[in-house]
Amino acid sequence: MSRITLDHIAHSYLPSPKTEADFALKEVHQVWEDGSAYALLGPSGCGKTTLLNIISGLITPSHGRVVFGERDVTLLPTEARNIAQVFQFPVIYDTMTVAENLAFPLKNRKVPQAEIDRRVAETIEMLGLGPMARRKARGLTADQKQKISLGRGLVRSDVNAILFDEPLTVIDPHMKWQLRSQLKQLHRRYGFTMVYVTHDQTEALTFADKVVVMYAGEVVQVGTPAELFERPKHTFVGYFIGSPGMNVLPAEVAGDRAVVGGHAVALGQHYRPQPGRTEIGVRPEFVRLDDGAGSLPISVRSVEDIGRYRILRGAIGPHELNAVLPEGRAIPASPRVVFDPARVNVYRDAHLVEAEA
Ligand SMILES: Nc1ncnc2c1ncn2[C@@H]1O[C@H](COP(=O)(O)OP(=O)(O)OP(=O)(O)O)[C@@H](O)[C@H]1O
Repeated sequence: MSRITLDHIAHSYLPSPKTEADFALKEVHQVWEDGSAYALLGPSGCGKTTLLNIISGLITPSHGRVVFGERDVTLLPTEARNIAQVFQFPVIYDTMTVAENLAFPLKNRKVPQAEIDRRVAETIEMLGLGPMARRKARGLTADQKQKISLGRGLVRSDVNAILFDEPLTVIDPHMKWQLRSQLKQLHRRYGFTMVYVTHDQTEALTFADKVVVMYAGEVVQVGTPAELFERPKHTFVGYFIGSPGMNVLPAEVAGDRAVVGGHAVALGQHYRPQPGRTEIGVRPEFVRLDDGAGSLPISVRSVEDIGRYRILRGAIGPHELNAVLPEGRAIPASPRVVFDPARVNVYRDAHLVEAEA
């Protein structure tokens, strides 16, 4: 397996791009560690597939270099990059048995038969394909076929990286959960370098060591699930990750106070007065009902009971504000809320502002 360096990569589908807006992928400079699992997460059209295709060799980037380990592969075609790929839909041979399908990529590479038998048996075991190993792929369900595709990706131990492009799309929801955890276990056991494209945050957060969040052609944050939750570097990350996402409220910020719609909000740290568009971000988990000093009035639109907790969806003035509340306590007729000061982040022009030391 290899480290992947994306050395000042950018890509435009236009022959002579002129402005930033002409780039489907704005400049990315990243070093992805050997043996780590990365998820590329973002909404449709944000550039995930473009970046994956640059790594696989389907696209030559307009700028920059792709390096596997120490080797510059920017101009190499996919076949010469020694990668395994798993796509949205199964890519298997219907006339072969499950075991033959798994053996195929190894036979192609002239791997000795004993090694093929060992790897195939191991892959069959890890994906729970034992009962159907000798069956032809033709009669299998879409789920089972996609499992074989995953197996074909995982069977080779000599690849630089395994790339997954939304591989669980065709899998039914129950099986999705199972396969996700299986992939995670396999990663722990074998230490593959994995890059996994998805627009589903649950998939990204359960699968990856590091989640690469993309928005409008930009990588806006690379972080562990905990980092993305606690310190979103961009308001989009706060909004996109979490359910409901982070509350974002326009505010004037100075010192350890923010003013939101005429109400003072305590901040956990000290900030210089911020020019530009300033907002505070607070996750619904850190908003609580409290009518004490420094509380803000909230108008309630709905309350959803999720079992162990409730989601209050409301607004402060014209701005949406959601809160995750413990079960039990009644919601007063004119509720007020406070934010946990240590959990309030400050944003300028959508980017996280660091507090003064
Ligand atoms: N072959 C192409 N020619 C021109 N523009 C393209 C091409 N492929 C993608 N784009 C544009 O580049 C941008 C990024 O697309 P990309 O497919 O990388 O996004 P994505 O995040 O993978 O989206 P999705 O989840 O829908 O696949 C989009 O605006 C898209 O319209």
